[in-house]
Amino acid sequence: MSTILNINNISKHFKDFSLNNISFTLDRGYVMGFIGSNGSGKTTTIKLIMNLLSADSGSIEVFGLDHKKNEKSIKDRIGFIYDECYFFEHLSIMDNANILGPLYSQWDKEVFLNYVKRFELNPKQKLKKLSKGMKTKFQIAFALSHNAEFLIMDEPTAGLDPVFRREFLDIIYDVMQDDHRSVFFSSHITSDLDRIADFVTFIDKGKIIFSQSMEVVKESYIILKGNNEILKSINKDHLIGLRQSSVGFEALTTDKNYYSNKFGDSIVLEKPNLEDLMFYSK
Ligand SMILES: Nc1ncnc2c1ncn2[C@@H]1O[C@H](COP(=O)(O)OP(=O)(O)OP(=O)(O)O)[C@@H](O)[C@H]1O
Repeated sequence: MSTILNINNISKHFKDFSLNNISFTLDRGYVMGFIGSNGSGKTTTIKLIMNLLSADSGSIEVFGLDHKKNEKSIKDRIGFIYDECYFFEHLSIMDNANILGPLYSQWDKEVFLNYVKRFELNPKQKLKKLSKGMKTKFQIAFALSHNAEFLIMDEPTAGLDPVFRREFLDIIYDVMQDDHRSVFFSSHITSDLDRIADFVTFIDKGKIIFSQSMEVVKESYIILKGNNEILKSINKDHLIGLRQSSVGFEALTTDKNYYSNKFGDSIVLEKPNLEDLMFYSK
């Protein structure tokens, strides 16, 4: 199995924010969701991968290659879907494709036209006239038409309606049927990741909280709920994000067995979803 993305001990310091020694990897053939609340460092990380920003320390490899030394050949194999569209806004879909497509070694205009048809885009329409959803579709069509092996997307579903979000997830699902491809995308809409991500990396305040397979994440954590009497006798060292009110407490833990053996039916154990994990881990 080959590693498609290897982020190794990357740090980047801004005046009021730092990414601190972040590391994670993604293997070929998988979808990784990158979650974190506003300002947690998702876009900064993606810009570092794309060499739009330079790290203060650490290294990044894409397709096993140093991302700076091999920038041109790496970008030839990446489809980058970004909020600030880097295409020509005043030109039509087709003009953009005709100008920018041939810059990629594996550009295939026929494939592009098929996607344009499938996504019900009008090739004559200017980009500035497209809705956000249509622009995202255009960017996906473009990326897939130069046979990108790796799609990197920054908040591709932000601001999109639920119908398009579902359609977008179907498109990603289709893309992944070809198992030489990988997808890395950031989102704070965790339900999207619940549907399609194989792996999830959670960043908070510039630090990676976890980077794990979805299965391991869901198996590892449990939400505990109980009354305040029980809380007095609980070892709180193993509780994450403890929240207490006059009626009781809630917290996350990775020590499911310890708590269920010790307190039995007097505590409630619930499986968390990604949103719960983000909430308690903050
Ligand atoms: N060029 C820069 N100079 C200074 N600070 C910056 C710069 N770029 C980003 N930041 C700061 O870094 C922090 C992380 O920003 P980033 O855009 O990476 O977060 P994010 O997780 O993508 O957030 P969101 O979900 O809101 O898009 C923010 O506090 C932001 O103000």
